[in-house]
Amino acid sequence: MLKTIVEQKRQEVDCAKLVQPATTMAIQPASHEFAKAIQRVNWALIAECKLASPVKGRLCTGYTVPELAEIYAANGAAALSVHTDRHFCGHLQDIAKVRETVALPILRKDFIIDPYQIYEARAAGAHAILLIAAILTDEEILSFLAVAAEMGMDCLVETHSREELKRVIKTPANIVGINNRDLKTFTTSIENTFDLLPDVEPGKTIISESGIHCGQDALRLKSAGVRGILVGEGLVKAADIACKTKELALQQN
Ligand SMILES: O=P(O)(O)OC[C@@H](O)[C@@H](O)c1c[nH]c2ccccc12
Repeated sequence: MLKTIVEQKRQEVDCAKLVQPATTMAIQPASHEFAKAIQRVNWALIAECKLASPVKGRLCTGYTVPELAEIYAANGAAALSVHTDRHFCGHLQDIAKVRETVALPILRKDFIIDPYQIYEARAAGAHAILLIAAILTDEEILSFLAVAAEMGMDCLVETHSREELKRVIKTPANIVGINNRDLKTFTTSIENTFDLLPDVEPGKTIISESGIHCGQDALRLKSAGVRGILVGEGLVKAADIACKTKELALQQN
């Protein structure tokens, strides 16, 4: 599935470049709002606006993306992740809609394979992007980090395996994600974070991603030295989203 999504993404990006070349975009640099929001606290919830997933279909029907963002912002999230890939029912325009609604920094959640998408993200108002080590070469990671940095943007560089973590640790990436979801099988286990954590070098900010559902998971991760979590499904499928946001965001102890 990952391979198919990436192939489709290449075609989408090629089309988008024809419609609006990067040189015609109005770009104002960010000032690392995303990294600051995460690094200034000892526990950060990055709350994800995720309406659907390619495996599970529709996850959330009662709310729009900006409505979710508003609930997250009012209940303690440090930053937001907004899906812009259509397999997740996301659109690039969702970023602008969220920006009009809330002041929290926004990560563009997509399959970034071309610098064009980083310009597009910034033009839409995103402060950060996700870079997935599994679909990028070391050279691409380095050059995409540099493109983002030029625009004052931050990168969450996602790893899933020990091998990917080793590759990413060697780069200047300072926010490193450990994805608990295997993007090949789509199964999740938060034990993946505990397994890989000893290989992380001091100075890197670690975010545990996916499959996190309750305050207990959050507390275990925080106690192990993780700085924050990226949560989608656990929030959007909760009976009371505001209450679940508080449960996952408030781990000050
Ligand atoms: O809904 P979850 O299990 O809380 O996961 C959120 C987020 O980590 C997940 O959407 C994600 C992380 N990395 C990705 C890469 C591609 C697609 C999706 C993702």
